[in-house]
Amino acid sequence: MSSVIAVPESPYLRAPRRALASPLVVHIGVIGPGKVGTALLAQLKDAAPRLLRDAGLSLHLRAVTDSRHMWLDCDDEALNGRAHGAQTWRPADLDAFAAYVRGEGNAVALLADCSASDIVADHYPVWLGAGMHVVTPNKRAGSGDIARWHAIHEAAAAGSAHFGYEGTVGAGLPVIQTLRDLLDTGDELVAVEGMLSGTLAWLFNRYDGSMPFSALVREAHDLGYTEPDPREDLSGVDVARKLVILAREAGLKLALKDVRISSLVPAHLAEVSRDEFMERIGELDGAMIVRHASAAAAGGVLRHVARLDRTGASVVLERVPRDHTFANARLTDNVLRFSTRRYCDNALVVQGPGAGPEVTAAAVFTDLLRVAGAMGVKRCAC
Ligand SMILES: NC(=O)C1=CN([C@@H]2O[C@H](COP(=O)(O)OP(=O)(O)OC[C@H]3O[C@@H](n4cnc5c(N)ncnc54)[C@H](O)[C@@H]3O)[C@@H](O)[C@H]2O)C=CC1
Ligand SMILES: N[C@@H](CC=O)C(=O)O
Repeated sequence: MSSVIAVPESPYLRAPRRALASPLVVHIGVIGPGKVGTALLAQLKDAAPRLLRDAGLSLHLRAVTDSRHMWLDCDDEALNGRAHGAQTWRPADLDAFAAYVRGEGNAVALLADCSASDIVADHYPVWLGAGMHVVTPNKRAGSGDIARWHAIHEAAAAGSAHFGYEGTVGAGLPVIQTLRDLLDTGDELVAVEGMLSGTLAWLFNRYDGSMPFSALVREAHDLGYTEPDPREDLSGVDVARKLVILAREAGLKLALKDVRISSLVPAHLAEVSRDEFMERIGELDGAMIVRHASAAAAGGVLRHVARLDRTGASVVLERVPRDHTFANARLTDNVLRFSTRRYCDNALVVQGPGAGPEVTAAAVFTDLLRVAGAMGVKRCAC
C-alpha cells in the first residue's frame, strides 16, 4: 500500500552489523485489519527484508483476524497463491488464532491488537500469561475495568511477556515512554494539560463556520483520524480514556467515570446506532456554529482541552485566546504538557501529529521492535 517505512533509517540501523548466530524469529498475528491494522501490515511487509538483513530479525506474519474471519498461513506462498492471491479464511476464534500464531517450537510470538474491542482485550491476560507478547493502540485495556488492567500486568510479569501500548496516547508520539522514563528515574507527575485528540484538534483547526461541522467530521473519519464510531471522539470519551491511561501509568487512581467530560454529542444522538448517527450527523451543525461565533466574537478560538492532576481530570471544549499555544498547533497536532517535580518551572512538552493510520501503526511497530530489543536484537529500537 504505502512505501513509508516505520523504522527510522538511522545510522545505527545502517551500520555494519555484528553477525548473529541465527536470526530472531518472531511470529506475528494481527488482530483488526482496519485502517491502523492495514497500515501495520504494509509497514511490516516493507521493513521485513531490511530488518532481516540489518538486524537479524525475522518477522513472520502468521495470521490475521477480524471479528468474523481469520486468515491463517499468511506466509504460505502456495496457499496465498491460490484464488488469485486471496487467502482462505475460516470463522474467527481468538484462542485458535493465538495458538496458531504461537505455533510449534521456540519462536517468539506476538499479537498486535489493532481493534477497538473489549472482547479482544479480555484475552490479553491469558496470552501474556502464556508468554505471548501483546502490542496495541487499543485503549480499552488501559482505561477499562481496573481488575482486568491488574490481571494484564500480573500476567505479563508471570509470563515474562511484554505489553506495549505506546500508540494508545498521542498515536505515534513518544508519550507513554516519555512518562515512564520520567517516573523510572524518580520524577513525579504533578499535572498533564493538553490537546489529546487528533480528530478534535483537526476539526477545530479547520472549522471556521464556512462549511458544516458535520462535513468535516465525515472527512476526519475518511482520513482515518476518528475512532471506528466518531462519537467516541466527539463525546470526549476517547480523550478521557487517554487521561485514565496516563493516570494509571503515573500510579494515580482514576476511572473513566471520574473524568468530567463535556460532550459534543446531544443526548438524543448518543444511543442510536452508529449508522443512524452518521446519517443524522448534520444535527450537530446548529449548536456548533453558535459556539464558534461566540468564541470568535470574544476574540478566541475553540479548542478541546484535557487536564489531569491529583485532584481529578476533565475534558472540555473551551475558548482560548488566538495567541495561545493550543490555538497555534496544526492539523491533528496533539500537545501534552507534563508538569513534574523536575519540570516545574517550565513543562516538558510533547507535540506533533496525534492521529492517523500510518503514525499509529508505527507506534505498534515500535513496540514490536522493543520486544525484539529485549530479546537481544541489538540493532533496532531497544
Ligand atoms: N486511527 C487512529 O488515528 C488511531 C487509532 N487508535 C486505535 O487503533 C484501533 C484501530 O483503529 P482504526 O484502525 O482506526 O479502526 P477500524 O475500525 O478501521 O479497524 C478496527 C478493526 O478491528 C476489527 N475488529 C473489531 N472487533 C474485533 C474483534 N472482536 N476481533 C477482531 N477484530 C475486531 C474490525 O473488523 C476492524 O478490522 C482503535 O483501538 C483506535 O482507538 C489509536 C491511536 C490513533
Ligand atoms: N480518534 C483518536 C485517534 C487516536 O487516538 C484521535 O482522534 O485522537
